[in-house]
Amino acid sequence: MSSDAKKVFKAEIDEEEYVRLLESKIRFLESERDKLMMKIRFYKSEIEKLLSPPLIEAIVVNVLKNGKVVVKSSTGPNLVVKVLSSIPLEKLRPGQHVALNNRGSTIVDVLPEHEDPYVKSMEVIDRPSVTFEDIGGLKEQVRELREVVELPLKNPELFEEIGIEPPKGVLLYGPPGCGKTLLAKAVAHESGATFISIVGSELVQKFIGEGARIVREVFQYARKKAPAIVFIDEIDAIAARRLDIGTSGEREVQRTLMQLLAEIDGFKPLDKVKIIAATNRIDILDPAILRPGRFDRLIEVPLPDLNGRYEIFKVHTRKMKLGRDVDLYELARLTEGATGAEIKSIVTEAGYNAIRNNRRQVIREDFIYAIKKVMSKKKIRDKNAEYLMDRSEKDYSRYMLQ
Ligand SMILES: Nc1ncnc2c1ncn2[C@@H]1O[C@H](COP(=O)(O)OP(=O)(O)OP(=O)(O)O)[C@@H](O)[C@H]1O
Repeated sequence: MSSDAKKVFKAEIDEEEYVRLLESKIRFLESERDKLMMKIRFYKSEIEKLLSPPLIEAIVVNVLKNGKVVVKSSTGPNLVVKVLSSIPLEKLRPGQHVALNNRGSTIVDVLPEHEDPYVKSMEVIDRPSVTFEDIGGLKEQVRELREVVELPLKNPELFEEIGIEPPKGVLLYGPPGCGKTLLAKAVAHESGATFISIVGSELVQKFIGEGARIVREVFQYARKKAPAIVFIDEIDAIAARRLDIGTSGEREVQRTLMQLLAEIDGFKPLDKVKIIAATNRIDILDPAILRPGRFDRLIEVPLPDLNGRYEIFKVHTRKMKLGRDVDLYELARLTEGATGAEIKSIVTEAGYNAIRNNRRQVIREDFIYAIKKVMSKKKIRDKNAEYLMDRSEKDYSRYMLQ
């Protein structure tokens, strides 16, 4: 090939390559454009979401024959609303959460099931597994609870015949960890009742602004699940004597208490819902709550005495392989002042110590080690509690002097 022909050939090759290069660049730019278009669509939809007015949440109450629906709106009253034609009416069963347009006139969406704070605020056990056998000591408390809670739930006709009214509410009081919750669960078990438990301090600290509604809905639920026991732990958090109801937090607590009293007053003594409350601070309770027809039966759950501690050791070592040198009475003597919860941790700690020492049974030495460990921690805790209590008493007196 002549040198001129070679030049023409090379120019053609360069041109073809150049065209290929440009084509691949076009393909690359097209794919970039597609990606950017996708991004634009995404951001446009985000902007639309941000700019669209909020919807109103509501709960379906009833579907009417004319295709309209009665809903309970979260903002207050019941409303009769239309339904967007794309939503099948079969989806709108009573209790279904839906979204209304911002004018509140039409159901525009069916919402997925979601947990209401009131559901999160309570523990529900269909029938607790705890029985009276799991309680050490407290025989008198068990007898009284059976009489005022279990018997009216199981045999209301006995009370009707004789013509006496059992209490609607029972208040268990005493130091923490001595079996109040245990007693309430066991009586629910023996009565075949649903156990619904809420914690006073959570109502006012964790579910702020929702306390009164939660109380109302918990009792509604209890009526549905009857026979039921509503257990309110730390009731002092909502039912303490108020020094000042000026702040919004205090007003909220007051509203929650008012709702609770209204619920209790709304029951009849022989209704199949009983209320058991627990507190470590009976001394600060508002007398309104202890009036007849409310929590008018008070049951003290004190620190266990020597025999109580022995019984509690017996309960918690029931499934344990014990060495021959273990004397539960001696352990009870060595644990003066211990609560039931502390005895339980002594037993667990002793078990751990046996495992650590490759023993197949738990011997006296394990218990002595565990008692020292748990009781010395207890001393530090009690000192702190004493100090805090002392301080709060001082704050109280200072307030009263002002
Ligand atoms: N009398 C008891 N017999 C057997 N175990 C007990 C007894 N008292 C307490 N316990 C043990 O301690 C644990 C805590 O007790 P419980 O929750 O009933 O105490 P409480 O009085 O309700 O305390 P709090 O005021 O802290 O709620 C129980 O789960 C149980 O293992």
